[in-house]
Amino acid sequence: MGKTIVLAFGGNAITKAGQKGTFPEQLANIKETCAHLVGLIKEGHRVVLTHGNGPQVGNLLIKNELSKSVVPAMPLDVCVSNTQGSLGYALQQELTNALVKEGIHVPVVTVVTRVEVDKDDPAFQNPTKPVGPFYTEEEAKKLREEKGYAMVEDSGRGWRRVVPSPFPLKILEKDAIRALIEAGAVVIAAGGGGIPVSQNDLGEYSGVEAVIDKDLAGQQLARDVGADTFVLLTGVSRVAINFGKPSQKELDVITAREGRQYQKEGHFPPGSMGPKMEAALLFVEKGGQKSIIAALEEIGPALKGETGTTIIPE
Ligand SMILES: Nc1ncnc2c1ncn2[C@@H]1O[C@H](COP(=O)(O)OP(=O)(O)O)[C@@H](O)[C@H]1O
Ligand SMILES: NC(=O)OP(=O)(O)O
Repeated sequence: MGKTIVLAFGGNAITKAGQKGTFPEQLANIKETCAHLVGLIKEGHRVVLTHGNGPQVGNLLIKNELSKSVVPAMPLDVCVSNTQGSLGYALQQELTNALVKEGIHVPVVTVVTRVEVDKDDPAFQNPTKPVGPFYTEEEAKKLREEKGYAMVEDSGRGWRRVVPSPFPLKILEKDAIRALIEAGAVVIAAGGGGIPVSQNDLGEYSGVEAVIDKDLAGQQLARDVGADTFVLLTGVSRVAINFGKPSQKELDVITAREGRQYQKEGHFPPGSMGPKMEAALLFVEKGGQKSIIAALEEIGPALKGETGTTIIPE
């Protein structure tokens, strides 16, 4: 029997640098992503997917802003649910197409997933999740002044709007997700980090305006489904220390303790590698066997330990 593997990939893999984010562009990128996943499913692994939505949900916020005098703007939690739907649809379509070509007939299912957060999470006072397109410093300054947006520089790639990103406490649909995996489905869940919701004193849930980090939600998903391996797919082959400096050094296999030490030394910035490394560490610290951070197109070799950064327990 194959392993249960939870794979998380970023919204930046779905709308790539320099692209506008049209649906055909998203579909083409997703098709490319799915081509890398077919092999795993063919080998008999149970695959669970989660994905980011930073560029896509940020674009919905821009649409809101531009059209609010004509049609009502939707709250951010609803925008997250919209991206779960549209990206889940694209993934279902392209992964099914790719599997059928290989003669594999398994259901691919997207679960609209709510994730509980603490409405008093300090993250609401300190926005860190980059959303939408990249801007020049000058454009960012203008948006900050004119719209009051929080803007940050994102890993040397340009400036982006940031929104609050509370910590994911609980995946509310976890039992349904487990049942679908048991039934043999490839499940897409907690897209865009999940729809942030919180509970009131009566036990009722309601939406919260935020974007949860999909890697942090992904490690919870991986633990909830009893995954053997949690794979975080991104734009670099390996995690580095002194990233972007002449002294940059790529990491091959590290223990959780070494990862925590590098984290303490400030090698992993918020909004990019920071939450990724935190998620990878949490998975192995809380009982998981292995987290791997690797480039999307290198998933096969990364699972064999030939590339990527593998994080193991002590
Ligand atoms: N220490 C580091 N090691 C490797 N990459 C890093 C590091 N710090 C920042 N980065 C940047 O973080 C990016 C991954 O974050 P991001 O693009 O936000 O993730 P996602 O792929 O989930 O969209 C990498 O492509 C790289 O540009
Ligand atoms: N929600 C989320 O983490 O999106 P990205 O991976 O696109 O940043």
